[in-house]
Amino acid sequence: MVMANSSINSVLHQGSMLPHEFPLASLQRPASFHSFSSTWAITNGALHVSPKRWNCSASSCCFRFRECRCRWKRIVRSCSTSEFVISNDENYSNKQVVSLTPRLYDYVLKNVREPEILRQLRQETASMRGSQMQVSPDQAQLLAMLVQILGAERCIEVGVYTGYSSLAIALVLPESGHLVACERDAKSLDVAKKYYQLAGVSHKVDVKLGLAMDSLESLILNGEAGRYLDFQHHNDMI
Ligand SMILES: C[S@@+](CC[C@H](N)C(=O)[O-])C[C@H]1O[C@@H](n2cnc3c(N)ncnc32)[C@H](O)[C@@H]1O
Repeated sequence: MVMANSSINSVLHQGSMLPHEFPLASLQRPASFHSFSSTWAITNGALHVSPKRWNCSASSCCFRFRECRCRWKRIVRSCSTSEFVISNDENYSNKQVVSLTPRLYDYVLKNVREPEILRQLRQETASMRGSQMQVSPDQAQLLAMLVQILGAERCIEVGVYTGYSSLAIALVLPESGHLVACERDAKSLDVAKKYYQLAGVSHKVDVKLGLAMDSLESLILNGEAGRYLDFQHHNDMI
């Protein structure tokens, strides 16, 4: 994946629900880049579904995550016996596209390079309530790769849970990098903080306990407006 703008150095990862009315645009720096919605498309097993038919922007994916998961289950069921799906979308010139079958996804998961500390965090979280919310290893590594490709130095995560995706990001941020980690649940944030510490990245993470909207508003009040790029609301792809 190639990013359109190599000068981008801030990203915003919205891992969760944020009220629609929040002025995310105020934290964004206009730029052209690959939409984060593709992350959802890929990791939700919809590699073969055209963006149009997926018809679900990344932001609405977050807001309507349950709905997307149901749709994902339907997609997997409908394609699991077939290795290929013919896309009718003229954007793909009706080419055959490899579908993400359970077998293929097993292969992806077996081969993803997951740092040991992330594996430990995933194991610790597995028995916790809400563990299905955690991003998968391939999702986290894709996020980390995006951060590296963009050369991101400032990131925001809305919805940290126990910190799997934020830790993946913090691990690849430069020493001077900065991640604002917003989470309303103190208990899960405690786990995240423990792992930032264990991984030696605490100095890069600014943990914000509370409603993300308040945390983001305080960033704006502190003059951070326009310093972050929103993965989810720019759809310029190359
Ligand atoms: C999908 S999980 C995030 C998973 C996380 N990215 C990971 O990889 O483990 C969503 C999280 O967002 C938090 N959350 C939901 N609404 C929130 C809000 N308005 N402000 C702050 N946190 C919120 C929830 O408590 C939950 O932990």
